[in-house]
Amino acid sequence: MDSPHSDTTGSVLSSPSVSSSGVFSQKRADIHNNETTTRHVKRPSAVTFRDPESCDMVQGESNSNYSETQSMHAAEQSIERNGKKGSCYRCLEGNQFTEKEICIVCNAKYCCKCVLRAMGSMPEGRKCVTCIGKKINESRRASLGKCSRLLKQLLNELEVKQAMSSEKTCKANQLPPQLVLINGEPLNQYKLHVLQTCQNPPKKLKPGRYWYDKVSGFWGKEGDGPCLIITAQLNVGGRIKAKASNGNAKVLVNDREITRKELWMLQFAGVNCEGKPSFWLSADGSYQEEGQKNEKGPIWKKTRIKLFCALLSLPVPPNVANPAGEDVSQRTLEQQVLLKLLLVGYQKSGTSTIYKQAKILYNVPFSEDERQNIKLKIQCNLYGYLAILLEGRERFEEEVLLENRKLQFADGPGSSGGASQIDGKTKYSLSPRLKAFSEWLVQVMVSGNLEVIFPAATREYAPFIQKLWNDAAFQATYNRRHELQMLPRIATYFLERAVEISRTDYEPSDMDILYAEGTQSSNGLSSMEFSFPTRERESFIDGYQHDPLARYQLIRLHPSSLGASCKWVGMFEDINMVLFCVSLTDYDEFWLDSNGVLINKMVASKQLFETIVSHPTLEQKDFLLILNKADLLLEKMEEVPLTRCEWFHDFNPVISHHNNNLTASVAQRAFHYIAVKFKRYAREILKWDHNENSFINNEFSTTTVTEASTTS
Ligand SMILES: Nc1nc2c(ncn2[C@@H]2O[C@H](COP(=O)(O)OP(=O)(O)OP(=O)(O)O)[C@@H](O)[C@H]2O)c(=O)[nH]1
Ligand SMILES: [Mg+2]
Repeated sequence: MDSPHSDTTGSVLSSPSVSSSGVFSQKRADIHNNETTTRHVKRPSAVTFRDPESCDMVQGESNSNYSETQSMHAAEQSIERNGKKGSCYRCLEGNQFTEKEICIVCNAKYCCKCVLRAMGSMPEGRKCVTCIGKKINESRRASLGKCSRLLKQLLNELEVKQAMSSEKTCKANQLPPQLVLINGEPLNQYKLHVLQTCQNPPKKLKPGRYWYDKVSGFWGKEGDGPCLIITAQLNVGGRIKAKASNGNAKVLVNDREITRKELWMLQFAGVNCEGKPSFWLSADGSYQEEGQKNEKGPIWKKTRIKLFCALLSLPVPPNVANPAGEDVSQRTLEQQVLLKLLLVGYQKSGTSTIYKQAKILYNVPFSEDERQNIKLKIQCNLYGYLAILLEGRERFEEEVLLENRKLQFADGPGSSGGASQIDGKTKYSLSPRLKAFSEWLVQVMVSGNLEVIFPAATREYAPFIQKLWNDAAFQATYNRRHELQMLPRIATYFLERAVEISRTDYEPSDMDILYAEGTQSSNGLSSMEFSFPTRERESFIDGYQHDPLARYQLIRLHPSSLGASCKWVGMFEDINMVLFCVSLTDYDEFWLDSNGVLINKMVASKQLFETIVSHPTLEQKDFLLILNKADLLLEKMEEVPLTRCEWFHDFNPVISHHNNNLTASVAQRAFHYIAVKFKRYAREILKWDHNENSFINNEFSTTTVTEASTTS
C-alpha cells in the first residue's frame, strides 16, 4: 500500500454504497490518474493545542525537548495535494461545503464517495490506509472515538462502534508518553499507564507540560493555577517547583506558591493564612502549618466550599464534586480493564447463539430496535418453516395420489375405488382457500422474497396461520416433519406457537431470541460489553473468582466477513483472547465451499482454525476452544459413527451398548478426542515446544476405556 488510494481494502466495514465492482473500477482509475494522488510530505508546521479547562497545552510552548518531539510528529502529519481548496483529497471534487471525513493523521479530507476507499476497514479508526500505523495529529486527540455524521450514514451502528473503539484503543493512537512532562520530567510508558489508570486520572490528557502536587493531588498546566485534583501519591514526574503554577500569593502549599484564587479559597475554608505561612495539605483536605504539630481541616468540610470553588474555577476532589458518588462510580467503570474477546467459528457453529446467551446472562439488554428486528426475523422464520412444511405437504399429497393411482390400476380399470380416490382428495389435501395461500407462500419462499413481505405479512396473513394450524391436512404433514430435511431442528419450538408468534402483538421472550435463527447479521460483526453482575459474582458456586473490575467486550465475527485468507483479522490486534467455536455435529455434514466444492464441515472448521491460529495478528493471543452442540453429539453418534469424518478415522473407543444405544461416556470420549485433535493440530501448526499438559497426556486414552468404565 503506497498511496492513500490503495484499494486493497474491500472492507469488512463494507458500505452498501461501495460495491466491490466499484472498488475495482476505482482502482484502475487510480492507476491512470496517478498525478492526482495525494502525497505525504515533510513540512514543519506550528502545532496548536486548544486551551481547555481540561489542562490542554496552548500554542507557543517553547520547551526544547517537548517542542522538538512535537514538531517532529507534526511534520510527519502534513499533506500536500492538488485540486481546489475545500475539495475532496481523493476525487478532487466538491468544495468547502461538501461534508467530509478527516484523517486523524494527515488531515486529508474525503467526501462520502471516497472515504471508505481511502480509509479501508479502519483498523485504527479514521486514517488513510497509508497513515495506518502512524501517530495521530495531536490536535485531533480530543476527537478520537467521536464519530462524524458522515460515517454514521455510511456504516451501520456496529461497524461505527468497532471503528471508533479501534480508534480509541489501538496502539498507534495512544498518547506518546514522552510528550507529557510532569514537573519538568517526561513520562515513560509505564508512568503514563500509572497516571491514566489511577482512580482519578487527568481528564482528556494531551501532550503538554503539567505540574502535579503529589501530596494533595492538585494538578494543572505549567504556569497556570490548578484545574483538577487527581489521585495523590502517584510516582510520576519530578519534584514540584515553587513557581509551577505561577502563583504570587506568598503562601506555600506543599512547596508550591499558590495563586490568589487558591488563597481566597483557603481563607473561605477557615485557614489562617496570615504571615506568609507554608502548609502541608493532604489529599483528604486536612492541613498542617509547617513546624506545627496539630492537623486541621479538612478544608472541604464546609458545604458551600463547592460553590465557592466553582465561582473561582478551582477544582474540588471528585467525591466532593459529586457527593452522591456518581462521578466516582463512573470513573471506576472507566478505569476497569477492558478485555476483548473475539468469538469466531465456521458457519452455523453456534457463535450467534453464544453471543445472544452472553447478552441475556450478563444483562445487556437488546435495544428496542434490536427487539423489533428480532421479532420480524422470528416471524419471517416462522413463515419460512410453514413454507417448508407446505412444500412437504404437496409432496406427501402427490405421493398418496400416485399410490392411489397405482392401486386403482392394479385393481383394474373397472374398480370403483374410495370416494377420496375419485375426487383426488387425500389426508394431505387442503381446502381451496388454504391451498391458494399455501401455493403463494411456497412461491414466495422459493423466490427468496420472504423477508420482503414483512411486516405487512403479520397483519394480513395471521388469520391464515390459525386456520392452517387447525387444519387436519397440515397437522398430518406436521406429524411427518422429521422427514423434511430442510426444516431445521429448532423449527418445532416456534411452530408449536405458530398462532401466537404470527400475531402483530407478539413479543419475543429471551428464550425465543436465543433460539431464533439469523438474528445476528451473518456477514457483519456484533459487539457488546459486559461485566459479571455483582449478584452472580457472590453466588458463584464453581469457586471461580471473577475479577470484579474486569469488563469484557465480546466481538462476534462471522468467517464470511474475514475476506480471503482472513486478511481482516488484522483489525483485531488489540484483542485479548480468541474464542474459537466448533460445532461437534459437523463431522458428518457437508457444505459447498467458496469454490463450489463439497467439503466436510468439520474439515472446513479445521481449516478455518488453522488460518485463525496461525494469523500473525493473533500469534501471541490466548485461545479458547468451544466445542458446541455437545447436547446433540450422543444422539448423532447413535446414527452416524464419528469415524465418518476422515479426520477422526482413528477414534476407536471400546464401545459398550445399553439396549443397543451408545452410552453417554462414549460421547464424552468423543468430546475429549475432538478437543485433543484440535489442540494437537494447533501444536502442529504453531510448532509449540513446551510440554503438553496433563490433558494432552491423557489423550486417546479413549482406546483404553474398559467396558466397566464406559458402563459405569
Ligand atoms: N442443540 C443445540 N443447538 C445449538 C447449540 N448452539 C447453537 N445451536 C443451534 O445451531 C444453529 C446455528 O447456530 P448459530 O448460533 O446461528 O450459529 P452461527 O455460528 O451464528 O452460524 P451462522 O448462521 O453461520 O452465523 C441454530 O439453530 C442454533 O439454535 C447448542 O449448543 N445445542
Ligand atoms: Mg447464526
